[in-house]
Amino acid sequence: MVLPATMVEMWTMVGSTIASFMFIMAIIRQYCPYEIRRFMEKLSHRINTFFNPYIRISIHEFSGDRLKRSEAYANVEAYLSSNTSKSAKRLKAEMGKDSSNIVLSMDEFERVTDEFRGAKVWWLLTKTATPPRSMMLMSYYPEQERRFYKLTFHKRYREIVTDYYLGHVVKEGKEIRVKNRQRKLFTNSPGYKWPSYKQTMWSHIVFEHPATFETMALEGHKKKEIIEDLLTFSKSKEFYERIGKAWKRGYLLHGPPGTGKSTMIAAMANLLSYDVYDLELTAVKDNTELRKLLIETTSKSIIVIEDIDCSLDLTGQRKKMGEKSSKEDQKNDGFCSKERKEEGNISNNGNDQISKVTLSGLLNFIDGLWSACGGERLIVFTTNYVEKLDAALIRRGRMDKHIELSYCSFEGFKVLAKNYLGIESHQMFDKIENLMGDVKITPADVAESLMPKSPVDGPERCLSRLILALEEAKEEVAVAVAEEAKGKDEEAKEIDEQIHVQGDKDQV
Ligand SMILES: Nc1ncnc2c1ncn2[C@@H]1O[C@H](COP(=O)(O)OP(=O)(O)OP(=O)(O)O)[C@@H](O)[C@H]1O
Ligand SMILES: [Mg+2]
Repeated sequence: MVLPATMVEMWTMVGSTIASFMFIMAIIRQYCPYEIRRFMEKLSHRINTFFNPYIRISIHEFSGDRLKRSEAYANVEAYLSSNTSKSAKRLKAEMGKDSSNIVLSMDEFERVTDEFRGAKVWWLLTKTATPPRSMMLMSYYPEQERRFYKLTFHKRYREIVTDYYLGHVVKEGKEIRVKNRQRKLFTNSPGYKWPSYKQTMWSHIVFEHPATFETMALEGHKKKEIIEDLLTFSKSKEFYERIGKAWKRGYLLHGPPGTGKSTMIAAMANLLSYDVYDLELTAVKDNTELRKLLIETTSKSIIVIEDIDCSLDLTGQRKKMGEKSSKEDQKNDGFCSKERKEEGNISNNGNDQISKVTLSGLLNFIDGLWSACGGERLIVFTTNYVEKLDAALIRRGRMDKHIELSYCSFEGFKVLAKNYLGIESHQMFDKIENLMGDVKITPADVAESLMPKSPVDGPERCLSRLILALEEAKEEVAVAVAEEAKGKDEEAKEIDEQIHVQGDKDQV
């Protein structure tokens, strides 16, 4: 095809005009002072705003000091990932919950349309780059990208969008996030040195403990009571507001080692889909740090302090203040058999500094003014020695529900047999029931006996192993009782002899 001469001339002219325009723009950009450029930008922005009937709202990923990702941004992201993945043409794929599925969301510079009560809106995911203030700093602080969502809509929908649509997006986004989120297990353990830019005091991994109440060896009625208590708590936002109480609840789990206290915490977290904050009290420097840790916890979480009796010398502090504290007393009472023996582990915050957390600091942590921030939190203490704890620490209101986890009952054994061996009845069960009536055995010991140790281990072998363990324990108890009786006999004989000797002396 041959173009007419005039047409060719015209295109040549357009081409050269565009080239000249771009050249001039480049010159202006390079040599025009920054202030003038900024003024021109502002002016064009004002003119544009005056004639443009569309309103824009930006939702930035990070606001302020970049420390915390904005909640609003995360909610919009979740909302758009589920509502627009069908209409967007360029999508971003990420691993979702439990690494089992892929979650799609819109990619950068992608624009999607949404409709709400007749109002049409457009979402765009975009970003700006903030260059460092001077070229000198370029190598130290590379260009930072700031991503944000831009929501555009006609001004006649202003009310619908600002009053209803944004609320709808945040609410739906929040629900989607709860559904998709990977639960986390946080720790303040000093084993990990925090990078200086990271200001958070907790580090976390994905929480993947498989324990549930179903798999716990516990009497049915007790299990039901605890589950109902937990579920009622999680649905009681309005109730707590009405009665003027912070939305939190304290649980004290006590019982001998191996009776399922830690397992129950995991089951609680799984039941309610809460995060877990495992607080290592001995690693906390002082009460101020304890408060900071508390503020950084989020709602829908369980704050756990395991072996509270071992964490700090809480009763000791109270004693020192009041009566005189006898060191002998504490040594003899067997208090905190776990770590007290490992000298240096007590009240050592990992920096070779002694922890200055006090009982009053801990009491304030549980139900002081700061403890109300966030809401929907469980505080769980575990201990092997409930009777040694300060009464103020475990009074109702702080530790609202006390749960005793004790030795394995026959009912508990049946749950374990079903979990471990897949059987609900067996001829050996009667013998086990009889033996369990005579001796105390922890669920941990029962579980260990029932655990198949080789591919050929069937139910018979595992049950026989348990019977053997029970019989051994019974024998040990019998020996201990006999020795105690023997000791008492000898003691009585000694006293008799002493009386005899004394009588002889008196006669002389
Ligand atoms: N009630 C239970 N139901 C099911 N399994 C249990 C139960 N109690 C203990 N176990 C088993 O025993 C192991 C130890 O239990 P767990 O760590 O929960 O005990 P604990 O009470 O926290 O002990 P400690 O006081 O020493 O911390 C668990 O891995 C679990 O398999
Ligand atoms: Mg434990």
